[in-house]
Amino acid sequence: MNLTITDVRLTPILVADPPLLNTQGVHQPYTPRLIVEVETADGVTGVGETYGDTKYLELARPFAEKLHGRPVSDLNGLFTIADEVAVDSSRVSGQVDVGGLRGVQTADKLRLSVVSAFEVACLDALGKALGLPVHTLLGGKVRDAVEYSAYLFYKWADHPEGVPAEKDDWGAAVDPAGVVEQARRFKERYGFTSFKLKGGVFPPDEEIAAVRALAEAFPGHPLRLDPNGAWSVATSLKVADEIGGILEYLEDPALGTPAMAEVAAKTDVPLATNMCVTTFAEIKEAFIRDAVQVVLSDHHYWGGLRNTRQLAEICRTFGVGISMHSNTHLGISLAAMTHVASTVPNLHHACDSHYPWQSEDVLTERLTFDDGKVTVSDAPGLGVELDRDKLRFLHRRWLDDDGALRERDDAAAMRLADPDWVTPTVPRW
Ligand SMILES: O=C([O-])C(=O)C[C@H](O)[C@@H](O)C(=O)[O-]
Ligand SMILES: [Mg+2]
Repeated sequence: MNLTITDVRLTPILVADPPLLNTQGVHQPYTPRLIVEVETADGVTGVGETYGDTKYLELARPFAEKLHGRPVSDLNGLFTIADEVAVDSSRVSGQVDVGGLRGVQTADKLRLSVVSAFEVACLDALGKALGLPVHTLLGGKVRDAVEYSAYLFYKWADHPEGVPAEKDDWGAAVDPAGVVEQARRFKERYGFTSFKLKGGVFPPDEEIAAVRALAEAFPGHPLRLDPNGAWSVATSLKVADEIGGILEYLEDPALGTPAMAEVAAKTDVPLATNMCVTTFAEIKEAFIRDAVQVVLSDHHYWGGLRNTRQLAEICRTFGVGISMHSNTHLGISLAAMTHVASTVPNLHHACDSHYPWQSEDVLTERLTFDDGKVTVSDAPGLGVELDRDKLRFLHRRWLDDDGALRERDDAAAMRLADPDWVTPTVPRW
């Protein structure tokens, strides 16, 4: 068996995305992703997926070149290569990533977001070469299916008039009745039994009303609300006071560890985050201050599936819960998320996934949710197959774009409907 990497292919694509609202704006009609393929001397191909904005492509290209001639099994070596890839300082703000809603933007995090796609691709290829599923390479699954939650969004029926877009069949959801209707469809179509509402869009009282409506319509179902740090400490406490009793957890009500710690000190409602604990360096302060009770992992920016396991172990050691965050992603990432989630013993919350919002994919067969769960594949590697025609089609869309959609920019998309829109300052309420 020859595990040497002889070819690496990077394919940026644009995938259709519905007009989902968040505190920074609205999703663009098409969003960039990067599909990574590594091929071994024996002709085995592994696939991975990550963010596709230019700042990631800039790092992925030199990274790919350095992979040639190395074995797919050298997973630790991926981090050494990452350290050798220079990050343009203009890409590093230290601020919350605009549009990404996933915490601070540092050089290391950019590198890890690229490493993750290569790590998944190498694990996929290694698994295929050895005839073993990825979860076995990670130490073995402890469950046969992974539970996901319905990711509810306030949304418009359509993207702004005149903007080229694919039509979706979800309709609008801009009030409690619309949110409940959306949740009903999620349950009907996929069997989800827990619901997360993306908040920070409307004044807190309106979002409180939507959560109350969900609790009434779906008694006993775990509920979460995530305003992406849009609230002050006082507002967070008011919301916790009013609906804490019906929430599984409140996600990033206020921005940053100090504010989260202040909220946590005055409420019993568990706080979850994918914004203040997004790197290993941020763990210590947050845990010492008891600022968060659940960390939402994300293999894309934590640097892959093995780092995700490491994060889960640290959380277990400190008695902090773990679950999973999601940005827009396709089936390769859902497969990767499912493999790693199947190996984490202390996973006690349903994971987030944007997948139901994606009508397009690059796989020959879409992954399915049954009773809100994805069955863990025991096929070699990730257990998914790339559809080259679909990949080519979505890549063509990326090639044909004039550059306007190659960077995710939720505020720019919002300005097409509301020319005066500026990303709100935080706290917004
Ligand atoms: O905090 C979160 O869960 C997210 O940021 C998930 C996504 O980024 C979501 O908010 C989005 O895409 O609008
Ligand atoms: Mg969140």
